[in-house]
Amino acid sequence: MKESFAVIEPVADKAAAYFYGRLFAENPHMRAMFPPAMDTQRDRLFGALTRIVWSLDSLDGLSSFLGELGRGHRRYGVLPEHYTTLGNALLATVRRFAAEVWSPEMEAAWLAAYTAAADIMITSAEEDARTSPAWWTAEVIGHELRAPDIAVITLRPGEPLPYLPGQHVDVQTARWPRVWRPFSIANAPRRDNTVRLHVRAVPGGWVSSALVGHTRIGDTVTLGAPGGTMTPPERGRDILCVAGGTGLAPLKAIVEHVITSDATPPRVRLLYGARTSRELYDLPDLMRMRSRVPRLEVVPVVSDEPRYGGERGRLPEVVDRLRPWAGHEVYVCGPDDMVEETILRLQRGGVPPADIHRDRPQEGRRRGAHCHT
Ligand SMILES: NC(=O)C1=CN([C@@H]2O[C@H](COP(=O)(O)OP(=O)(O)OC[C@H]3O[C@@H](n4cnc5c(N)ncnc54)[C@H](O)[C@@H]3O)[C@@H](O)[C@H]2O)C=CC1
Repeated sequence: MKESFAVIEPVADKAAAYFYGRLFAENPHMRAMFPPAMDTQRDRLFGALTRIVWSLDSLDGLSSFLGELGRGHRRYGVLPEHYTTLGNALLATVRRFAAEVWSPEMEAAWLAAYTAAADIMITSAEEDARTSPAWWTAEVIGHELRAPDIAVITLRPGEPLPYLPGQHVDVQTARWPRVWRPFSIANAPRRDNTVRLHVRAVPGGWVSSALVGHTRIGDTVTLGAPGGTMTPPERGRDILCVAGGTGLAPLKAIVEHVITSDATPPRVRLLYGARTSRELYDLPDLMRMRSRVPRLEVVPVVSDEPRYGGERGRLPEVVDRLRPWAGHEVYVCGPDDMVEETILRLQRGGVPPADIHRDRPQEGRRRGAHCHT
């Protein structure tokens, strides 16, 4: 499988276009299950396939990924029979694009792997359906524009939405049916069941622009099941959170959880970075939290404003400057490049990879494609 996939990867865009073209030509009714614009969808398909093919040797991680993928597909109305249809189109695609190396053994390997993967997805969706809705409708009960393109939005789901601090949910707006994007929940679970999202309207971002610019109190959005493994630590060690821009959202939920749970009283340091001080959209709220909790330290960091009076610089460099971090449980969230560089520097500074946590809301997507758009 890896050999044939290596041949397909360089022409991934063409292969994905062929796959969907064939799928919809043979099954026109399935087109309505997908979003109007297919570019993101293509990325997600190939991202997921890449992950599956290259982790065939480590089945444990793979089956939890597939389980989440299967549960996540419930909200699209995917039924077991759709897996057969999709499998046929997928096999036709790999056969065609890996024609130069194709063999009967490869055919058998792809078929067996696809069937096993589909089984895991179908079973996990069926198990999930026993206890959980396929999606949640939620009312917008708060919408604060904190900067021209950043909104903090409060939602009240119609039914309880169980999640762990640090997890994200897929969101669909009425403006763009069938277009779902992941957003991190920015608060620890509350008794009143409300959740907050921090959203920056990304240019060309369908859902983020709809949420920031075209959503009002009283509107309804649809949420998928929460997911993600960047959740609070069980060990009571000191914590470092490094948040870039709206990457603050999941870290705020984790911080809220940690400072309110009596079991673990570690020291928490939150480095909160933005390009300009005006974009530190949640600083007043964080400062209020900090004034109530002495073991919480909040360090605002600004990168693109030379006259800023506080900590200045790029987040990865500031993290380096404030070393040492070994012995801390570290959480990093923000733009991809910032996250990568911060992790690299932390590791060079002696923090073991197992102590560094990041979120991967769109594991299915290829690098460079926007999350939270
Ligand atoms: N669960 C998750 O994984 C979440 C991820 N995000 C991601 O966080 C990002 C937030 O974006 P914005 O608010 O627009 O952030 P931004 O572009 O305003 O930057 C925020 C901070 O990151 C730093 N930064 C940006 N690019 C950098 C780079 N290449 N190297 C080093 N530092 C860099 C900036 O200096 C600033 O301190 C988005 O990409 C979003 O997808 C946001 C929320 C949750």
